[in-house]
Amino acid sequence: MSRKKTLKSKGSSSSPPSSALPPAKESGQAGGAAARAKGGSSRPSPELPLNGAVLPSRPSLSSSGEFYDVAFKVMLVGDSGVGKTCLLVRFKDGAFLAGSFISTVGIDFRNKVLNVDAVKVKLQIWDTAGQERFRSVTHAYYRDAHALLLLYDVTNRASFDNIQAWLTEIHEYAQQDVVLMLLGNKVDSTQDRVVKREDGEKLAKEYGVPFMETSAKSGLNVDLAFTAIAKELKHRSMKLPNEPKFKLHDYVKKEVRGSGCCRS
Ligand SMILES: Nc1nc2c(ncn2[C@@H]2O[C@H](COP(=O)(O)OP(=O)(O)OP(=O)(O)O)[C@@H](O)[C@H]2O)c(=O)[nH]1
Ligand SMILES: [Mg+2]
Repeated sequence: MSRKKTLKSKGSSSSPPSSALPPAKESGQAGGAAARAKGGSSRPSPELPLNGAVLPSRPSLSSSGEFYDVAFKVMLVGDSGVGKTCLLVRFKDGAFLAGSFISTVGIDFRNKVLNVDAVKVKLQIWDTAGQERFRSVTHAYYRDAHALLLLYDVTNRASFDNIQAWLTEIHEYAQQDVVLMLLGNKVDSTQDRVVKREDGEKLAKEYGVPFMETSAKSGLNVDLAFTAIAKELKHRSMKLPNEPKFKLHDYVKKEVRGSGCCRS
């Protein structure tokens, strides 16, 4: 019998006053010195409410000049080095950050507007620092997140073993209804793989969260991960009367591609 574990959080609705926060930029950093991106300090955008999506009566203009109908915050979490920043850069810019590893300091964000069933969905994606010393910075951002992408590195067993600790932290700090997805990254590194796909699938099933393997290097399933999240959030916030219920698990199962077929 499967022992499905559910994640319940304290569901805090309190938050630092948004009005005290500076306007959101296209990308930025908070909680420490910039490691990768320049752009000064930034906190969560004041245009995003504490709970739930922004649903402007008419399309809003994002800081990049793109119109959007609805906006959500997505956070990338997981151990240092699992590829959170690379995943975000791949999604946002379609590029891979090769070369030496520059660990994120504090927290950083990028915006991207996606077209989901004719609705423009803006994702404000927060890239957290995996290093332990920045954990308190990350904690402060959980409660505003509508979705979390939790990553491990398939070439690093410890990063997989730490997933349970991350889930405990999510349970503690994130909203109860946060959309959560588990990602096993770096599947392009077939020679160095130490975590089998089945292990990831089993863990995800145990906790009742959708799962896929990704590669920031090849691009495998990167767009899919963010699109699936955007679809789920959009459907939750804009449920139309005759629209069939969107099922994130089913969508991911149907759309996910294995590392053998090299989608880029
Ligand atoms: N082969 C391979 N390497 C990757 C992939 N994603 C990231 N890397 C490499 O892994 C290292 C760490 O990547 P980052 O994206 O900086 O890791 P991070 O999770 O942001 O780390 P922190 O900022 O410290 O939390 C870098 O050297 C990347 O080039 C991937 O999909 N495949
Ligand atoms: Mg990083």
